[in-house]
Amino acid sequence: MTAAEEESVSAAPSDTGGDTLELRDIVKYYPKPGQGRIQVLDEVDLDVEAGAFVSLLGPSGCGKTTLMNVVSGLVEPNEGTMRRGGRDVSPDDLSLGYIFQEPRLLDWKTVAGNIEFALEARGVPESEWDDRVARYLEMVNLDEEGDNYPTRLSGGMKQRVAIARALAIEPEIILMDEPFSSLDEITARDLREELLDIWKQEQKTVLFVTHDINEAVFLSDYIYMMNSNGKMFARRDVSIDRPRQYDDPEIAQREAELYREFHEHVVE
Ligand SMILES: Nc1ncnc2c1ncn2[C@@H]1O[C@H](COP(=O)(O)OP(=O)(O)OP(=O)(O)O)[C@@H](O)[C@H]1O
Repeated sequence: MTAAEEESVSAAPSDTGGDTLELRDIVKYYPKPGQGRIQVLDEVDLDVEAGAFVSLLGPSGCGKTTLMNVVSGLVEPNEGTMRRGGRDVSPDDLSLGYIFQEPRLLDWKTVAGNIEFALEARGVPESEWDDRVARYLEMVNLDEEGDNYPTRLSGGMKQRVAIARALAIEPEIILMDEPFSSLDEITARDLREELLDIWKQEQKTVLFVTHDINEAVFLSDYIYMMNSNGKMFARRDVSIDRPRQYDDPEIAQREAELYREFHEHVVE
């Protein structure tokens, strides 16, 4: 995806914020050489409640990214609807920020410059840039790094910049596609905790893609489970008090329960 395409995934919010975003009967086919087409999403329903932390969990290649891209508008579904507050909505009606597995920073711009680039693309007045850059870099504990270049940062720091950049445009919904999967587990745990602090403080809605059951249980209010045929076979509440601890036996128990369900539906 080009920078221009990335920028295009966010747009001015409509007046439907505060309601659940409802995807219904989403179907997506991709062309496959020699085989006509393959179905990646099979009549998928998804409810993203305002203010919730929602995860899409499933094995590699099951269609999680495709579904997230339907929300962002990067993928057009063959069938299905997206509704909010009783009305049809398109991705252009949503206020979205996107965080990817790779930070996708511009190496020739400073950390602050990367954030300003996103602000400019969203039409945020230049008079607000300094405040936004300072506020969101501080939020991800990088307030000293604004003048540094991404090439001088660790992987975890780069991902923090990507988070700050997404937050700085002040989106209502943050789409996160396996944002911690390329990091070491120690850094990933730190960032998950920071993300939850920010999510709570800023009252954002998060739609989070992962294939890591432990990560989904640790982070989520509820989890959608997809199988490798592109079907959403369950929605499960996590129902564990926050703040959560990695060594809480309830987390391990919930993880084991979800794993068993996957085994029944995926590993047949
Ligand atoms: N543009 C495309 N054209 C053709 N096939 C595609 C395209 N994008 C994805 N696919 C295929 O669709 C299927 C679902 O891909 P998708 O990236 O949505 O899955 P995923 O669950 O996010 O996988 P992962 O966890 O590995 O990122 C895969 O078989 C993939 O190869």
